Amino acid sequence: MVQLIDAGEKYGEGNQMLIAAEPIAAGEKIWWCTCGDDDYMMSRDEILHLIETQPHLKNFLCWYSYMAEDDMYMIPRTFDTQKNNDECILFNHSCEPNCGFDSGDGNTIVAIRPIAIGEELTYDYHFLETEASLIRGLECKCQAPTCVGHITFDRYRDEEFQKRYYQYMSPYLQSRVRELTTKWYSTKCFTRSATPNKTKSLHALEWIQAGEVVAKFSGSVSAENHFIRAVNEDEATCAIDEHKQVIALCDLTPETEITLYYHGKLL
Ligand SMILES: C[S@@+](CC[C@H](N)C(=O)[O-])C[C@H]1O[C@@H](n2cnc3c(N)ncnc32)[C@H](O)[C@@H]1O
Repeated sequence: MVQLIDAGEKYGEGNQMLIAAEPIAAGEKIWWCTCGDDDYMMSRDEILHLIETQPHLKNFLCWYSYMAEDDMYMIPRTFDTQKNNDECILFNHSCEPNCGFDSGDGNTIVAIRPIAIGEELTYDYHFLETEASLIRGLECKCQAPTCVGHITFDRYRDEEFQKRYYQYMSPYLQSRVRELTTKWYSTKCFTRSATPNKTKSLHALEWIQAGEVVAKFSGSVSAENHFIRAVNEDEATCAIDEHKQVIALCDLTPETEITLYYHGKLL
């Protein structure tokens, strides 16, 4: 059903692409991924450390990892030999994708619409990744008329995108969409779970200016169900206002932890 071919110049260095070897009907299952069976899960910090110590692995780790949970990236178990073990990882991104993940089973790739023989098989990388993606900012070469340009990995926040594609997102991205109804984190933040006790914390992904809103909560949000750590008053980098908006108290450089001074319940 699927054939791996040379993409020529289309994607630059990553010159492989998958095409339909036969006509595929809308809804048809195309690929059963084995990723996750015994692949590695690594945090962003662990991957960045690996890249620092083994720079030749950079492209492989950035291209072929994907987000499975907050701050947890699935890495092919064969990463040290720079070989893929599952072709699901070779689907290229398109802003007008013809494939997505099966909503009942995040490990199956299905056709969103009928696909003609010879057509390239693509999914939208926004189905798999958030702003903390290791390829954030990639210049998109999909050539679709509606191409977004640079891939920012924040499209899961867009209501039109959700309506159209929620059912094709990975289970992780679906959980991030549902989470938006009670808590919102700025696109400039990421969750870190690689703390010594494995609790989650929120950090600046890029420069955040004093006065910027970095998070907003609604409903009953307490210290137990969000990732902003409580600290002493003089250590807090942010403050929360009467609208449950978390605001930067000073300019925050990348990696700075978003912290608050509060007592148990947020408001
Ligand atoms: C998971 S790999 C996809 C397969 C890749 N083409 C290859 O030859 O191994 C992801 C990488 O492919 C390239 N890629 C995929 N879709 C792209 C797109 N729409 N625009 C630019 N580069 C893309 C980028 O280098 C990206 O990091």
